[in-house]
Amino acid sequence: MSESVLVTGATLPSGDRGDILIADGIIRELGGLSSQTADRTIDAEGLIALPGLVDLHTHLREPGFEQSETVLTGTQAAAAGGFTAVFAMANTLPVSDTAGVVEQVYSLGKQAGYATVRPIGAVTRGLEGEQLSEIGAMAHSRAQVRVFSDDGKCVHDSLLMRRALEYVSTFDGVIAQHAQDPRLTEGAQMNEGALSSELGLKGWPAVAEESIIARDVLLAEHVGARLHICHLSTAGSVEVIRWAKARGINVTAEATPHHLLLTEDLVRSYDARYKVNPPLRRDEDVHALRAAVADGTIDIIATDHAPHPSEAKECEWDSAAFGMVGLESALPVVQTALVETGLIGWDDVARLLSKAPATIGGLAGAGELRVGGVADITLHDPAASSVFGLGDLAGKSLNSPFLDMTLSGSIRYTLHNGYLTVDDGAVVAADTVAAYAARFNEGF
Ligand SMILES: NC(=O)N[C@@H](CC(=O)O)C(=O)O
Ligand SMILES: [Zn+2]
Ligand SMILES: [Zn+2]
Repeated sequence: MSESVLVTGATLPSGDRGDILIADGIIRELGGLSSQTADRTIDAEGLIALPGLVDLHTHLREPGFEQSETVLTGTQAAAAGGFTAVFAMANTLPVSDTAGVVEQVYSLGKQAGYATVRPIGAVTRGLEGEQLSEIGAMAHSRAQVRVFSDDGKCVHDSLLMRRALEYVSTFDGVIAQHAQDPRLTEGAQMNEGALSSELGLKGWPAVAEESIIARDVLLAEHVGARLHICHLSTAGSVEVIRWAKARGINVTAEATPHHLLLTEDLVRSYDARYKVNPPLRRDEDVHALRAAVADGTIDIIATDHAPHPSEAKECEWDSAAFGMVGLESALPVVQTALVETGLIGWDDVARLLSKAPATIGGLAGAGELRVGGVADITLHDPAASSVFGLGDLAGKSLNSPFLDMTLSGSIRYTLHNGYLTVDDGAVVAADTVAAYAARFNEGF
């Protein structure tokens, strides 16, 4: 089992080139030419070294929906995509609304060893939107929950939302809102507009998202709390966030890779791989989201990796589940949609997909490459270009909207706590990774 790794000739996000020496899970040297030898040397000529990616919005599905994904398979998908930390959404069964459930998810993540798993706690009991969950108990549990969300559902009751914001502000927690007015979207199947009329599918209007965001930024201002908005999907939502930030409101926002690349036109195929919540929108929305990522109005890119088994997707549009897998394709999509269009650089990628989500989620020390820091590193080949295929999916579910699309860039190596979880493009075997993780957890 190699304990030291020397990465040679990598390009850092700043554009500088240099070596990275890792020993016992820690970055010992960074930049320049190392004179050291190591148990394993990785030639990173032409590869970009990014701080390990951090996903603030992942559905790992365990406990309860293990036919879709487990903590093990979901973190294997994460590693394949260059992620070294994921925040696991609370819409499990039982719901992650108690210290017991979040500690279970946290422990499963530690055992698997592919990525740091930080559970997100439900805002309301059973995601039912009626009573607050055991927020304090989850925050003070071993799982150290800082992010709370009813994702999949909107916290619609204004008073409950206010109370939740007040509660988490006592320990610098954050509420991540899935902004969807339930009354305005009953039975909704796709973006509301000319195309939904043409296709005869019930529409999900932009205002159902924008009105909740507008209310919640005002609530966050009123109580002085921190608010995060999940998966922004419309040009109007961008305007509301821009207004809120200009006013000094403590709000952060995320966009998903799929909302940054795909439009509602794909729904014409009636292929339920394109069915997602919030729905794919118009070209104008995609452009507004891209501009908002480029100018900092949108703080992070998060995958909303939402695995579903084939029987939930290979059926009629109306009865299919909402959601797409996204961990494995996130970085190539970001490169394709934002880097190659000249909107952002690799230093921005490091911020949007690592440093900023780590900061929002309270993941201390993560999201940067620095001497003395934990060796969570992604080595990415930006020159690769390939057709995204089933072989690129490392999780349990295959519901990717990017299959058969040509995407730029490919993740070659992922290091978590200084050991390899992806080696030359292949996910390292579960028993090998678990053994590394056990040694790391004991402090080597
Ligand atoms: N995004 C989705 O379409 N689905 C998510 C829930 C969610 O993120 O709202 C899921 O859990 O399947
Ligand atoms: Zn959601
Ligand atoms: Zn989600």
